[in-house]
Amino acid sequence: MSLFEALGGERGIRRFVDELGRRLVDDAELGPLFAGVDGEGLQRHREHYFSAVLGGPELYSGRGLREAHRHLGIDDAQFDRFATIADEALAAIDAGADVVADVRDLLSRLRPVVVAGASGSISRPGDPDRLA
Ligand code: HEM
Repeated sequence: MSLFEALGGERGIRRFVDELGRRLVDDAELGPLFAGVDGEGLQRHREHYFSAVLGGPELYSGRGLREAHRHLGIDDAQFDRFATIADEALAAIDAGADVVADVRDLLSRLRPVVVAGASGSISRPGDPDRLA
């Protein structure tokens, strides 16, 4: 079973992304980063992104993750906060322990792509940061 299916398919991804997006916007530390961002467009891109990288049918047509985050200057502490909030969003949709572990693993592989100035790359063809 793909991670997409384990998360509950399209509906599960939508619930996860809804919970994630709401928590991020409400967060005292990270919320300000989303001021002025088209929230609906971002949520759609997040849905398509997670569907595409987790084995679902959607195609992702947004920017590559490195390009999408470069101007934000995200640091490691902000990335850690994002990962904690993602855990909370998964708990809110009652995701199983296996799914939580796999999503954590995916996010940790994306850290060098999202954190500004981080060295390291996972840009082998087919890796999640190449989806564009
Ligand atoms: C591995 C973790 C992450 C994933 C999978 C992810 C996913 C995405 C995706 C798919 C987009 C849309 C790109 C587009 O529309 O072209 C996006 C944009 C964005 N992300 Fe992330 N993101 C991650 C980490 C973070 C972190 C840690 C932060 C802040 C602390 C963040 C803040 C933002 C913001 C503010 C935008 C909108 C940028 C803009 O439109 O100007 N993201 N992210």
